[in-house]
Amino acid sequence: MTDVHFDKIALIGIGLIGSSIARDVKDQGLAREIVISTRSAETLKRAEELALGDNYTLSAAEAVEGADLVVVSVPVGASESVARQIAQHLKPGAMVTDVGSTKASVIAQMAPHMPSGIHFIPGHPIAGTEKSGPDAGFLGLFKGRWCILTPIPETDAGALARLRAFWEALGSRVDEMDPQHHDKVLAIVSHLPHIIAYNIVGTADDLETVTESEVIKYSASGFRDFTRLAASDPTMWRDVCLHNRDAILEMLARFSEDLAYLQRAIRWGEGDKLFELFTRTRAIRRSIVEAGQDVDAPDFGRHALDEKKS
Ligand SMILES: NC(=O)C1=CN([C@@H]2O[C@H](COP(=O)(O)OP(=O)(O)OC[C@H]3O[C@@H](n4cnc5c(N)ncnc54)[C@H](O)[C@@H]3O)[C@@H](O)[C@H]2O)C=CC1
Ligand SMILES: O=C(O)C(=O)Cc1ccc(O)cc1
Repeated sequence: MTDVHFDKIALIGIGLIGSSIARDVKDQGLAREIVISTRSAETLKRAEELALGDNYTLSAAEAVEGADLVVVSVPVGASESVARQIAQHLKPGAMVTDVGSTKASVIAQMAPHMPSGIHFIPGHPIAGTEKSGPDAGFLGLFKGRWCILTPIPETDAGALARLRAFWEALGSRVDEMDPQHHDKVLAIVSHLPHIIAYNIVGTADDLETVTESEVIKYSASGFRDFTRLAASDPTMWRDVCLHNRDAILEMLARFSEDLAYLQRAIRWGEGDKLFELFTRTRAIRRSIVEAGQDVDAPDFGRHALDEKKS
């Protein structure tokens, strides 16, 4: 069995994701010591008030001294800056990972700074909410959710097994994927939905014929679902758009073509085309529910516990 216990874990960035990791690590006793570092003094103070770790510092370099595992949970555009700050302070043999929503760009930003002997393994938990900051995190966020690891050619098999076991201890199911493939898949399943949500809520907000109070008053579930996504952190999503540019533009081009098809079918009253598409998409939703990936279901995450038991 791979040991998932670490002597010292350094968490760089303590927002929704970093603080959820802190809560799980603490709950499960996966580290003798948790050190937390973040850029703003205010956030660091809040992390301390919430007792998310054992030690706190504004210096990422100081935080990683002697750490066996370093988890970087900052907006993807800040990856290079963090890599530069920590590189010369890492303990030989330490493992460095991240949780960023894009992978090729994070690798390009961080890998060149990693000294030899450091195990750098990028990762991405497919779990989160529209909220941000240390108060938004919670115990069990990763339970039953996928975590994708995107090893690089230098990745050592033993270190990879240890990181996989770490995420499994947090209740995740782990997949490995090529970084470029990850970026394409996430562009369609996560990045585009957020961009579409930002766009539709922006459009509604811009309509001169509809007042803001009507948008709020009549926001039935359809629009409401979009407003949740469109409330996501602006810094994080600006960075995702800028750092997964090519894959997002490719998917947006496909999306626009398909939207034109739908627009045409509506204009020409082609009900059969609309019916065929809506039937196909309904089946996708059913597959998601059957695969146990419907996070809104009351028993979501249960299968992860069932798997552990068996
Ligand atoms: N929010 C979500 O649902 C998910 C987010 N992610 C990824 O996780 C990462 C973190 O996201 P969240 O925790 O949601 O963000 P957040 O906004 O809640 O927290 C970000 C943290 O990074 C710190 N930070 C920002 N810039 C920094 C810098 N230059 N140097 C050091 N620290 C810095 C902030 O002080 C804060 O502690 C992002 O890369 C995001 O793409 C991954 C999965 C889900
Ligand atoms: O809140 C939601 O619906 C999300 O989609 C959360 C999320 C945001 C970004 C990621 O990289 C992964 C998950």
